[in-house]
Amino acid sequence: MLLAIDCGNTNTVFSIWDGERFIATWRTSTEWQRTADQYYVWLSSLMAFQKIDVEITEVIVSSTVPRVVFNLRVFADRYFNTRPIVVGKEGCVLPVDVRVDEGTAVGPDRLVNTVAGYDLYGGDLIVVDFGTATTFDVVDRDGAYIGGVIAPGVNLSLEALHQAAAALPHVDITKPQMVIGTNTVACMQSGVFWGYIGLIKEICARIKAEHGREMKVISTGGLAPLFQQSEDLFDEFNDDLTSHGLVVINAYNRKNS
Ligand SMILES: Nc1ncnc2c1ncn2[C@@H]1O[C@H](COP(=O)(O)OP(=O)(O)OP(=O)(O)O)[C@@H](O)[C@H]1O
Ligand SMILES: CC(C)(CO)[C@@H](O)C(=O)NCCC(=O)O
Ligand SMILES: [K+]
Repeated sequence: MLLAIDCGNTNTVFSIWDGERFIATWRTSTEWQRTADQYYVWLSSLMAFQKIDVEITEVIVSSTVPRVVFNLRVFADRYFNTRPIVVGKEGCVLPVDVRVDEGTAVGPDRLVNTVAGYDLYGGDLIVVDFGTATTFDVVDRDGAYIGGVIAPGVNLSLEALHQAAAALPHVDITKPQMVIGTNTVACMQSGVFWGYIGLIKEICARIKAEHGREMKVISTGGLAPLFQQSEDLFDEFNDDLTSHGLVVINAYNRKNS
């Protein structure tokens, strides 16, 4: 069985793949201080709780936080007796090209999303991932990652308002009924929600014009459905996109090693 670990700046997702499907997915906050032993206590208790009695033989990691990788390597080695594949590190090859400026360290989550998108939907894609940041990854006809866009995340935008302005409270994102807010919370939600609708539309339209070919827009991340509810922005939504990409990259590397 494969354990796929997708470590973002806010959350880390652990998924177990049995060769055909994900049999479990768990989420924990990302903390670089967490040790290999702490990961194991957490994971093994969830596995026991859900009566998932399987042997993990392979581990793959994608991490946007470099510092957590060390402890995840120790975790894989100590508890599963396996050397993990780490996306973007030595020993991990990708089934797609990466065509960006020399010296650019593309976020591994974006490379994984590219691989997943190409595997599931073919080339000429825009993959929009609503995480800590909102990223747009552009996938060429042949599956190559050819660049994209990084925008501040939805929750980060709201949090920034709260942090910077004494009179602005902490607010959760939701779709406001009106654009004109008649209280502070509604004003903030309107700014971020409708601002984001505009951001997504404008960026996708400009990418398509620049790319010069028909493109599909694929979305992932917890907040994508909220925006899709309001307007038809995305052709597909796939909540497991990053985990799927990890499965594809793992299979590709095991086959080629
Ligand atoms: N309806 C909603 N309202 C507010 N927040 C939501 C809603 N649905 C999902 N979320 C938030 O979206 C997040 C899930 O997003 P996702 O897993 O894509 O990114 P993340 O884990 O926060 O970011 P990263 O991958 O960068 O660590 C969760 O943290 C959850 O709090
Ligand atoms: C943009 C984030 C933070 C999104 O998770 C991550 O992909 C990252 O740290 N990227 C590095 C820079 C880049 O992707 O070009
Ligand atoms: K993510």
